[in-house]
Amino acid sequence: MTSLVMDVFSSLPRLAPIESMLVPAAFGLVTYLIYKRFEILPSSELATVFLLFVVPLASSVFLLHHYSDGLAVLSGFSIYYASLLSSIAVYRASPWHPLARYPGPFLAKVSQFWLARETTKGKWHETLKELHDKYGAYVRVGPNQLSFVDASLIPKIMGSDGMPKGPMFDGARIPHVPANVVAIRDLSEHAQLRKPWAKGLSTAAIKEYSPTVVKRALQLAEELDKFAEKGESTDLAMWMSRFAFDFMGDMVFGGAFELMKEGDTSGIWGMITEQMKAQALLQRLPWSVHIVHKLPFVVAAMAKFTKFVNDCVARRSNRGARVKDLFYYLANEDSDTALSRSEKSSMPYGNVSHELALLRENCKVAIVAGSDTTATTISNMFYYLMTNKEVLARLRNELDEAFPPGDGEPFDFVKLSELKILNAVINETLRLQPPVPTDLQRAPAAGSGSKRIGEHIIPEGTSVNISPYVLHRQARYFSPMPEKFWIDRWLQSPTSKVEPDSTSAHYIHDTSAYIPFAYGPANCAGKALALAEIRSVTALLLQRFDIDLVEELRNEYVEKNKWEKEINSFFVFRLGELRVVIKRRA
Ligand code: HEM
Repeated sequence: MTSLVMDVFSSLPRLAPIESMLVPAAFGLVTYLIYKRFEILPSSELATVFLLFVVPLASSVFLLHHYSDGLAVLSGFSIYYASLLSSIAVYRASPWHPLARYPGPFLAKVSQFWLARETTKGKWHETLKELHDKYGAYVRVGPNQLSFVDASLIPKIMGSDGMPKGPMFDGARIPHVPANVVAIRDLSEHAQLRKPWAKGLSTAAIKEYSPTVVKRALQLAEELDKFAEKGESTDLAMWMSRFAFDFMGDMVFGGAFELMKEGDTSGIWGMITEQMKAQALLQRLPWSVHIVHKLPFVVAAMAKFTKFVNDCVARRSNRGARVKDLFYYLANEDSDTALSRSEKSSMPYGNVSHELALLRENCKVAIVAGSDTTATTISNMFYYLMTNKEVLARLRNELDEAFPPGDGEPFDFVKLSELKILNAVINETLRLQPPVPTDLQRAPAAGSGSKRIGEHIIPEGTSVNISPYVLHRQARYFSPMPEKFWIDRWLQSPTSKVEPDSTSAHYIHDTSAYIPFAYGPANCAGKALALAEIRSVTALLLQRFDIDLVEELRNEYVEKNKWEKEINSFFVFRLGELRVVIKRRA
């Protein structure tokens, strides 16, 4: 210690051991009050270092009279942090917390880490459903986070007069990089960012992409035909992922990937899974992104994905527009604000213009949103068809009538969109397995103070999550058999009452609770494209093949629920293996 510090130290009163322990405890409490009052985030680096390092160090000095230097500092820090953390926990669990009236697990109320831990297990969709079964429609799932299962409130939460995206979307951002269309929280900025997406996924644009849907669907059928010829089983879910990824590469970048032809040699699918897992965790602890993004080993998966996307953008950018792909619209190549050629080639990674950084971020959205969700839906749908043979037969009849085998491919998009059974099968799949199952989060705008949602006052600093998965499985919205694959619920007239099987439950079909593509101004921009893709692939594969579960595994799938057990959610679903045998249709 320098003599100055020694002088200061010796001038301090010598407190009794117990009193010297109370000093860091008191500082811990004061720090909590400062945090609560001023909402200091880890991004305020100076304040964070001061409050979380300098203050506990300074408050340890009184312990130096009684313990060795090391032990005094260790005890000081321990007492300080115990006091700070328990003050936070006590307040959060207290009746004075603004969300005190909402029920939920005790640990969820006191710490955000509970939800983070649950998220890492990949079963949050199921856990959340259990919580709502236990506690009712309004559950506190985090210290400042609610989950609502109430269809009547969806327009007020997500509609045009609703709330902007919630803080979890800060966790999906890289600090100091512009937010993409999914992560942007300000409503007017979102409306701006949405414009090129609306153009790039408009009916006119989808028409431009349709030859690619056809080409890639035919290629998928050819690949699957090889298994029919050899009589070997294969993983249908893997093929759907490869198909969707190749199609997305064509649609976004005018041609980028050949996973169906060459296999996933560079581990793209694994990389996206790692990215989604890391992102799902960070979205639970959004305040931590500023710290985490400084730890190279933690962001390895994310850095890999970022580099992958940046490379795709650079390649497409240097090549220029061959066709009007989605990139064409996202990069504003249809207007004067497009990046100039010299700008494109001279920009090194890491030091790029706002426009290029934003373009890269939006391309990340396109890659994940444009492939993963459709692949998941088609795989889930085939699983339900293979385990509901009577539905499969009805769908087959409908398709055979509309597109008789031997009479050309089933690629009339308008006709496909009018097929009642096909649409009922897709709707029912998306009802039971919505690819974005749990986290449509919204929160009061900054500076608004609070937002009234029906009889609920949502204070600023708290948020509301809507879960399509949980909503879609409520008996009060979908009855009978809310948890069963029953396509007829989509084929009844809304007022009719039915008594299928032996159940006498009333028929309820409340589509205001059906939101697989979200709701309001930030709903899915790619809905029409996704549906066109799903319908064509399904129609083509059913026209050409008999696809069934491998017989030896049927029991595992049907009795032991293997398929659903292996579905994990990390913001979006990740699927297991769907092992099938494929035969050419007689
Ligand atoms: C079955 C397929 C799909 C489903 C179920 C689905 C579902 C969703 C959902 C629930 C959201 C809202 C997320 C939120 O509010 O946090 C969303 C957003 C979005 N989706 Fe999709 N999606 C699908 C396919 C696609 C496709 C093929 C694209 C094309 C690139 C796409 C592009 C987008 C975009 C750009 C957004 C962000 C919209 C915004 O924030 O304004 N989606 N999607």
